[in-house]
Amino acid sequence: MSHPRSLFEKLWASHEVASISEDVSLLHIDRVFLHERMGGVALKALRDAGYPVLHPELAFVTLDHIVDTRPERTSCTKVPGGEDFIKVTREESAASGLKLFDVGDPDHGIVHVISPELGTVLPGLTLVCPDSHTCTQGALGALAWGIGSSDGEHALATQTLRVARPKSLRVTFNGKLQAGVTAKDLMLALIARHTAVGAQGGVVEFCGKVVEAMSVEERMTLCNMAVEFSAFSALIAPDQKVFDYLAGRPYAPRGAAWDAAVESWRFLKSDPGCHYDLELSLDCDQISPMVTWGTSPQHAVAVMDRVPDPETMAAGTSGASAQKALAYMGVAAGVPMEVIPIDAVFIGSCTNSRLSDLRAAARILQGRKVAPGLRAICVPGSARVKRAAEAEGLDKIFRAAGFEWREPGCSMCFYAGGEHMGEKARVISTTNRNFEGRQGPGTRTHLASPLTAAASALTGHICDPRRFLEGKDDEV
Ligand SMILES: CC(C)[C@H](C(=O)O)[C@@H](O)C(=O)O
Ligand code: SF4
Repeated sequence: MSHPRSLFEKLWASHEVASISEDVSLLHIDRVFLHERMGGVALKALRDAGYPVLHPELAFVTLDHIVDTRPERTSCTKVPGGEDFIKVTREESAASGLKLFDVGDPDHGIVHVISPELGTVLPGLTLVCPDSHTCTQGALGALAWGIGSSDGEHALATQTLRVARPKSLRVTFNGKLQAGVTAKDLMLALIARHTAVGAQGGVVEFCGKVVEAMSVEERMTLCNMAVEFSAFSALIAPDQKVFDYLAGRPYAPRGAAWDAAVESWRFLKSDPGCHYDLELSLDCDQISPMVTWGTSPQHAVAVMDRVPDPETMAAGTSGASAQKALAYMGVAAGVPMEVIPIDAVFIGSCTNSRLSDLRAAARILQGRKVAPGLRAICVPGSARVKRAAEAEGLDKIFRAAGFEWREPGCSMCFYAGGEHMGEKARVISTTNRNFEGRQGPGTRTHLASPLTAAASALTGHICDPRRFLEGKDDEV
């Protein structure tokens, strides 16, 4: 009998076209997804070099990173020079015969939100995209990872890529989540404990009772944050929830092909006793809603805790870098997180802009108003999410609370020269990165879940969402 294999080993082996050296293989790439920041340029370079896209029907393009998300969408982008990226992406997608989900398309949105929605990613596939959060899509049981532009060209021209075999890790989330604690909080807790380099460039498989109990959308949040843990990618063994989620999606197989696909997907799980290079586990019963105080996702504490003292900080954060983070963030060691006032709230991004995220925030916002003077923005991750949210009246709840209700896109998740909340503005944000300048020059980002962001919007300072959940059922 062959040795027990992990899901990662199975996916690797089933896509290996050739072994190039002990550590490097040529892998078959099943899907390529592109966006306008990198995709148009890659397509043009390829065409200029005289190579056609080998399988245009297996490559997809969206406009998400720099498109204008303001409700009236009066420009195509607010990023200076951004029109050129958009123009070349439109021209090159057409020239190469690739499906482009343009602004206004009913399936338009952030790449990692629309790919699962459309079923362009499926269990057992390999998928690449020139974007670091491609790992999000591993939540469906695909090996999906971010690549550079030249690898993008290679994948488009040959449907293969040379890949150095990453290490494998298993992260087991044990126990049961308390009410008000989400996938986002788990990842901040994991990264705070094991540092932002904890995954050491490996492929993380998320396992355990907590993951099994999660919805597919929550699993996407887990996998999305894996790159902030320095993972090559993340994976979750697909189960019936994933199959139900994918059934009937536009690019998912149908009829007999669907039945055969589901049968084959049932084998996509790790064998008992298989090998991982590293194993970590987290007992989730005691995890609280988390929020970051500094400029790395590892700078996270429970929302009812205090800003930590650099002198007594956990492994991986030197006193000097913590002091620098405190200075940038304009917060002092020892201050309770909950007294820190905020200027703005951003609910969106490929981490937390799906329907379940917007429902969670709306549950807290319903019938209430954001604190006076606070700027609050909600950016649904895709046109589908936006329509579904509007169909159940979530837009009305957000608007009545004082939120801007926007068009889909990356928006103020990252600053590329366009819109931002302002120098030194303090933002609580459902995004995944809080580096210096990430959301704008001097802008201060506190990462949190949609629940925590919504609760903070109401009080005007960082706030434990459980204050607003008491007496409500705990189905968040
Ligand atoms: C612009 C893009 C290449 C970048 C990424 O790779 O992740 C962006 O999406 C981000 O989140 O920083
Ligand atoms: S939403 Fe943010 S993190 Fe996600 S792809 Fe866009 S810029 Fe990157």
